[in-house]
Amino acid sequence: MSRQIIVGNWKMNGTRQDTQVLVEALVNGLPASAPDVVICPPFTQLALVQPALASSPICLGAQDCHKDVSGAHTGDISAPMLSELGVSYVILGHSERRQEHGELDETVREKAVAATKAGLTPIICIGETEDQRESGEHEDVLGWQIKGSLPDGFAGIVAYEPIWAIGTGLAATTDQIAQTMAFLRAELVRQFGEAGKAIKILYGGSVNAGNAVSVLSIPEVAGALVGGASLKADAFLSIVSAASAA
Ligand SMILES: O=C[C@H](O)COP(=O)(O)O
Repeated sequence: MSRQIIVGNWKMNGTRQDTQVLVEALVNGLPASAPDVVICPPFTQLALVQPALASSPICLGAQDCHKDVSGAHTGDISAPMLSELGVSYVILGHSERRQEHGELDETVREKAVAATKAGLTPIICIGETEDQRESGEHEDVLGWQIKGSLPDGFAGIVAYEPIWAIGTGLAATTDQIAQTMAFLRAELVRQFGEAGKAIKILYGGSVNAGNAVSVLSIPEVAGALVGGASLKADAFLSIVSAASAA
C-alpha cells in the first residue's frame, strides 16, 4: 500500500498559545518513519504555524476555501491566498460546512477546481446521516456525493466521514468501513476509470489512539481525517504511529 496520510482538522479550536505548544510537540514528537501528516488549523493560525513547520515534513492544510480567486465575498478566503501562506492541502465539503452553510455538491466541486488551480490538494468530505445509514440509503447518498462533488480529472483525496460518527466517540465498525470503502472505490473507478484506482480514500469519524490501528489496517483505507484527537499531541502522534505500522 502507498504511504498513508493522517490529516488533523483542528476545526474552530486553538489560541495562539495552544497552537504554539501543540505544533512544537508534533514537530518534535513526529516518528522518523511517519506517514504523510497534515495539520489544518483555523485560518487565523496559518501564518503562525507555517514557519514552525519549515524544518518538518508535516504539511499545512486549511479547512475550506472559496471557489473564486477574489471578489466581493465577505469573510471568505481564496485558494491563492492559502497557497501564499504555504498551505498545500484544503478540506472541502466537510459535513459541518455542508450542514451549517447549506453547501451543495456543485459548490464543493467548484471549490475543488479552484484549489487545484492554486496548487492545493483538495480533501473532499462525503458522508451519510444516521437516518440514511439506518434506512440503507447510504450508498445511494455517497454515490451522488461522489458524482456531484468531484470534478472531472479529480486527483485529490476523498474523506469518508459518516456524519453520525463525527465527534461522538463512536467510530463506524471495521465491517461498515470496509464495506463502504469497497463501494466508494468501485464508484471512483466507475467515474474516473483507471485514475479512480489511485484516488486515496481516508476515514474520519471518532478516530483515536485506541482504534487507529484497526481502522488504518482496513483495505482501501489510505489514512484518517482526525478531529478531536488532533488537538492532543500524544493522541495524534499515536494515530500517526499506527499509520506507520499499518
Ligand atoms: O474532520 C474531522 C472529522 O469531522 C472527525 O472529527 P472527530 O475525529 O472529532 O470525530
